[in-house]
Amino acid sequence: MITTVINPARNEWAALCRRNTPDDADIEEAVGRIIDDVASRGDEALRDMALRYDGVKLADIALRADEIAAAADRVSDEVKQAIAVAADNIRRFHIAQQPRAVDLEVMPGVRCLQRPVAIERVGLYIPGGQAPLFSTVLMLGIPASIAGCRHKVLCTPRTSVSDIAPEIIYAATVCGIDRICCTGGAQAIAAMAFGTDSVPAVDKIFGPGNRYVTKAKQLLSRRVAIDMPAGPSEVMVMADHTSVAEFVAADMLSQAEHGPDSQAILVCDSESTARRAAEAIERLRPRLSRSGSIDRSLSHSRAIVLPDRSDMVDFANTYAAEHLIISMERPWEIADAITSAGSVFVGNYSPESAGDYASGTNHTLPTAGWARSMSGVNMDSFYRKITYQQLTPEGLASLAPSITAMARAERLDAHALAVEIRTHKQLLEYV
Ligand SMILES: NC(=O)c1ccc[n+]([C@@H]2O[C@H](COP(=O)([O-])OP(=O)(O)OC[C@H]3O[C@@H](n4cnc5c(N)ncnc54)[C@H](O)[C@@H]3O)[C@@H](O)[C@H]2O)c1
Ligand SMILES: N[C@H](CO)Cc1c[nH]c[nH+]1
Ligand SMILES: [Zn+2]
Repeated sequence: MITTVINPARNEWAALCRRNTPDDADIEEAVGRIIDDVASRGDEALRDMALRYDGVKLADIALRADEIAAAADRVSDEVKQAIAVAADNIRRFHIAQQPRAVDLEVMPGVRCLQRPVAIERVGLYIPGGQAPLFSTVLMLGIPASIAGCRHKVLCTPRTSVSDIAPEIIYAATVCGIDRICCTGGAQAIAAMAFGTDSVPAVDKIFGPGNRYVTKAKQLLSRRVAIDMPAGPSEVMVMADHTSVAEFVAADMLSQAEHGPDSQAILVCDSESTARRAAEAIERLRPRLSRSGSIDRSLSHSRAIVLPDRSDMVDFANTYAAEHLIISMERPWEIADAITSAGSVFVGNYSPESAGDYASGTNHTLPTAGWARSMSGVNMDSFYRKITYQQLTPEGLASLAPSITAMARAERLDAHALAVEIRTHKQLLEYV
């Protein structure tokens, strides 16, 4: 049974919103060593770590063209069809988000532009430890293709339990990904940051992963851009008397199965809603295969009872969940009041699984409270925005008094001179 906390005081909320984080300093130290090793020994370090952490002897790190081409035959027609439907929705929703250029004459003779320019080299990490998340290939590869990123590198681990899933390779070809490297964990992130003989260096690294992957992205963000910390999955379900206990339970179990450090939180208006959901979890749990992950994840999951709807909203905003499901009366009233969440699922028929796979929204989302300040992967993530300006002689003349006054007030007279030398003819003659 998950622990239930009834009407906690506001000063107890911070503790209840804490994620299940084992000693971060230990992980940081271990990942720091992995990064240093990859920086100095490149592919050799990747091979050693594949053996140490994944139990595999790697010969070639990059897949050959014939291995990539052969994968399609190993994917069932049913999965290919499913990928086509999901890819279509993801493509449509991301095309609709494409950033537009801005071109504005802010005052006569002063023209300002902003143009989105695709990042040239992107690295896409696809988790493969607990499960081969080929859906993540679509979530990263499709927007990268739409943006026009020139070089796309995909890294995913080969493990002793499974080779690279053919679905991962097939999904990569659907997205036009040109290089697939069999390396996972923190070492894969380091390889994409520094470059090795087999793994090209990239300008920005995207993708979710476990604590090692996420810590490596954070540590390496001093050297290479990253999307955001997208670590162990988490879901918060907000429920009241209109929710369906089995739906709530299935949604919580669906994230608990991602791994032992995933978290599923229920926020509800009454003890009876909490009890119905907890009983449904107990009824459904025996049907599921990943009982190890589920049991450990549920051991640090909880139900919070807050009878007041506005307290429920405040608690949800304090937790800032990666995924927030609203199974409540007038769900949009709640959704409109949410200010911190990665992705929101509105109403009883919007399970998180829809967004995980096929509704069209992106499932690479900020975890551990980062939704307070960061967005999930979206089209903007794949661009830089370059600004331009062009001033006519008249435009510069009319702006000159403002520029020179500000420059002088900052005691930077060369800045003022750069304007005056253009606008005062006698100044140029004097030089
Ligand atoms: N936030 C998101 O958007 C999002 C999306 C999908 C998945 N996820 C999360 O991604 C994670 C995937 O994790 P995973 O483990 O299945 O796959 P993974 O690919 O992230 O990590 C597997 C790798 O971790 C490394 N590793 C394992 N144990 C290690 C150790 N003791 N020391 C150093 N390295 C070690 C290994 O090299 C292995 O290849 C899950 O936690 C899931 O919840 C998050
Ligand atoms: N729930 C994950 C995001 O945290 C995404 C995913 C992929 N496959 C299934 N689920
Ligand atoms: Zn999921």
